[in-house]
Amino acid sequence: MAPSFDNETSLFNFVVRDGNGVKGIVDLGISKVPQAYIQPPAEQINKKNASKCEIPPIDLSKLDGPDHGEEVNQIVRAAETLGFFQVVNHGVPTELLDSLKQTAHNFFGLPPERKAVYRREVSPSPLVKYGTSFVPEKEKALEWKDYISMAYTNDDEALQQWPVECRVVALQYLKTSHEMVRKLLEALLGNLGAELDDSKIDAFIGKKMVNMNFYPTCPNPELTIGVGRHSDMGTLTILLQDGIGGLFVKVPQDVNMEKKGEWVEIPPIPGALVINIGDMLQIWSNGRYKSAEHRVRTTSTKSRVSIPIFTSPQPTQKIAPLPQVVEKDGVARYKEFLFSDYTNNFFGNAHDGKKSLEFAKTNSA
Ligand SMILES: O=C(O)CCC(=O)C(=O)O
Ligand SMILES: [Fe+2]
Repeated sequence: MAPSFDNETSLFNFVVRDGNGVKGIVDLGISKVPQAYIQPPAEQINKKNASKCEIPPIDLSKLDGPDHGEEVNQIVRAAETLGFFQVVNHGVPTELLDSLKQTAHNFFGLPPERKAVYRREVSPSPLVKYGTSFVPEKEKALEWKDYISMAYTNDDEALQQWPVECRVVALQYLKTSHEMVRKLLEALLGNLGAELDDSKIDAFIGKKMVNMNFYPTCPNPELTIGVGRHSDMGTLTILLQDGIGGLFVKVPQDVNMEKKGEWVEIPPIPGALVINIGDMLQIWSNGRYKSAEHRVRTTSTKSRVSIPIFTSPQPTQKIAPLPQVVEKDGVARYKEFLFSDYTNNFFGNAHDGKKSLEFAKTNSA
């Protein structure tokens, strides 16, 4: 029988406060999405208009060979245009990718009370947070997504404090992807005239977080969104998606590419990882690299999982466009700020496209 939530508050309490998540309402057997999840028409995703991004994945094993220069060019070109690309031969074993997806399904399949212990208000660890949507208190319509977030400080704390169901695979994912992240960053910063030695790496990716996202099947995918339009706020995001599809990126208006201003789907490629440029790389590069505006569609057939690693500077890091780029450009398009101030602004507002960058823009942007 379809449950009835007498008003929006009781739905909000059930999903958000009590930690049942979207999974909780789906498990009750609803046949229509509750009003709280119905997006305004402008945000609904029209599947019929979707075209796919046909750009082949970048083979990272070539970075170590004679084609190094061409590989770097491909990475730079992707960062300057779509802000999204896929990579293969990235160093993360295929079996680990499979275990990660399985682990995410297992975790979200746990009874609600086992997940709800990690709600922000009650979590036994400051590193771990389970939640739903993005900032539910601030959103006009909720996002059709539950997640668990695991911040990395060191191996010991991860192995003690991250949920026992996920800790080993999530930590392995973080470790086996580190070298790839370093190489991508080296390529991107090198192109801007900045060398990345070990002493500087913390300034760019001193903080890492592994998330597991769960998008349950949705009775009305055309009315809802999994994740609303946003760009990631950090440096680089590494994303493992499963075979369901539904990740869309907006082709920027101001780049030399086909389909300007259109949404294109990043198709699942078995064994590949998706990389996207975050706001900090857009700022350090004084706007040359594009943090990609993206969003996620829901589906009525199967639940979807995705597992991002968010890399970013430490909260205390001062951020500003790199001096060598500003010198060349003759103007700084972004001001100097503290990364923690950027984060507070990002998490203080509902997803709204690339509005997060307004925080850092100067009049020249
Ligand atoms: O699920 C996805 O494919 C993307 C998720 C995402 O954009 C995010 O977690 O920031
Ligand atoms: Fe994202």
